[in-house]
Amino acid sequence: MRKKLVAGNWKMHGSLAENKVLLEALVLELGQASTAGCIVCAPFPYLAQVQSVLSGSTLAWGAQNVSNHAKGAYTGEVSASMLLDFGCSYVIVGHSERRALYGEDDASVAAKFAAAQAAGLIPFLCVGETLEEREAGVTEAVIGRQLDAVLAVSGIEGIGRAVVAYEPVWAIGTGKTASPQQAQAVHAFIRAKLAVLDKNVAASLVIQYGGSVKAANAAELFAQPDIDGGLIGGASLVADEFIAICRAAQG
Ligand SMILES: O=C(CO)COP(=O)(O)O
Repeated sequence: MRKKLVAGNWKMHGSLAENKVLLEALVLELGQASTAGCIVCAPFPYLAQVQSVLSGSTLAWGAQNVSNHAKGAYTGEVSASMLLDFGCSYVIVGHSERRALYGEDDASVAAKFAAAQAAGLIPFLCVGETLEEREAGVTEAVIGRQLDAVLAVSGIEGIGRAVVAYEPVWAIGTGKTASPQQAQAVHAFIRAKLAVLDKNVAASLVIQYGGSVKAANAAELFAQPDIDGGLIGGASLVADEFIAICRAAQG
């Protein structure tokens, strides 16, 4: 049985004061042994604060981006080993906002994925199609290409040590969630594609759904056979919403 994982992607939100209230609520409500599987991905400057509040709880944490380089003259970049210094277990790579707004292509996403794993982090590999791509009927081709870029560098073995997050770009921050059936169809496609390479990896891979997940729709999405939790944006900033979504993943 795959364990469901729910991760909050705070994006560029938060302040020391706001984070303290949110994190303390999460520890109080979710930080018990029985409620593992909840992760917070915070902006870099707040990782020390997240580490200090979440240490000793069952909540894990991570970052939203990482350099493809291990160290060196790369002004403004943050390496995977730096994230480990702040207790991160996870890092998001290939989020559609980074692909669309910061020019990250499939090759750079694959390089970041490999750098994260080389240091011991678990990547959340985000894949997903735009509305134009969906309407043009190329959803599977786009996601296949995004997966192939990572497979070419890290192999199916690398994918087996990661989490995949299917995030249709048209559903992110729009309030337009993919229907459970639409999401399930893509999740099943991802699992079937990877099963051709390794049945065991495909069967045990956690594939999250992301895009306007809320407390109100989480249970229905997570009930789909190939949806193993979620990557949550806006709703992860609201303690009651995120707590309810984490509970929905626990069944
Ligand atoms: O991009 C997302 C998570 O990475 C989803 O964002 P929203 O939940 O705000 O739609």
